[in-house]
Amino acid sequence: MWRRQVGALLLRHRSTPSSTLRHHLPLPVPDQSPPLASNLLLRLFTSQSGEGGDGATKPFIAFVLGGPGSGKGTQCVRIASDFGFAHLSAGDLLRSEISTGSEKGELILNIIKEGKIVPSEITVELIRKAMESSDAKRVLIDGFPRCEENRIAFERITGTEPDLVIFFDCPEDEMVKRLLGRNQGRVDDNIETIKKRLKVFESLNIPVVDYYTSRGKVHKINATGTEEEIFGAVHKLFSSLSS
Ligand SMILES: Nc1ncnc2c1ncn2[C@@H]1O[C@H](COP(=O)(O)OP(=O)(O)O)[C@@H](O)[C@H]1O
Ligand SMILES: Nc1ccn([C@@H]2O[C@H](COP(=O)(O)OP(=O)(O)O)[C@@H](O)[C@H]2O)c(=O)n1
Ligand SMILES: [Mg+2]
Repeated sequence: MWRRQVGALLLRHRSTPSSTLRHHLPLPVPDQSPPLASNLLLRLFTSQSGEGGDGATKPFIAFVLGGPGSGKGTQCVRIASDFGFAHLSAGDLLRSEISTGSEKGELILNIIKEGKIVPSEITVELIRKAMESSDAKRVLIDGFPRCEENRIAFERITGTEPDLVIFFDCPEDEMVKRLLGRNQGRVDDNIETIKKRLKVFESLNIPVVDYYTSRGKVHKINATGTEEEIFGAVHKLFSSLSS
């Protein structure tokens, strides 16, 4: 189920670097987290789940979370490039569906404009298909799960859990500044929608971070500072996984 040819337009494997990040949060997550659990280190980028029902090895899955503008995409590109991960962005998958002009795409567009969360079945299905069409052994899933419903749907539909969750912790004012300067022509990078996205992040995404924290899977990265500084912390984490 997890393999097939790389059709993966959206699985940006070994792409080129880009820019930077930051945050804070009322979380019981210690800053720059404790060393990863030893069982995680031992896995050395192999999946927790071993073989899937069809005999295929499941990839090592890292969920990449953080508020809008915290720098998830920017850092994912660099992780993909330096550590051989496929980069699968939930937002990009949704935007790609919009660009097909389908009815589903129109529904997604209206939800994104409002800063709300697209129904989980739609997003998980897009992620599942993208994973299925890739041979990647290590996958970053960027911007997912955005809420508990997303998380539960992913676990139910794919029958797997992430091996690692990275959380980019960035103050709101910094995220707003970055989003207003992103300049990618996105329908949701305007101040009204940004405010809604930040509310959704606090109320729906933070509980997911809390859940995985309680499962010992979260590694929190201070996402303030330059892109280089943040990647320094990210690099240290991934180097510790592969050493
Ligand atoms: N450390 C940083 N400092 C300043 N700007 C940054 C930093 N990291 C990323 N950016 C810029 O901020 C914007 C949002 O970054 P992005 O990676 O798209 O965040 P996210 O995927 O979390 O929304 C982009 O324009 C990006 O170039
Ligand atoms: N798991 C997800 C991811 C994104 N989305 C939608 O897509 C929008 C953009 O997501 P994104 O991950 O590209 O945004 P950034 O956090 O990267 O700025 C979100 O604000 C949601 O409306 C979603 O509904 N469910
Ligand atoms: Mg992004």
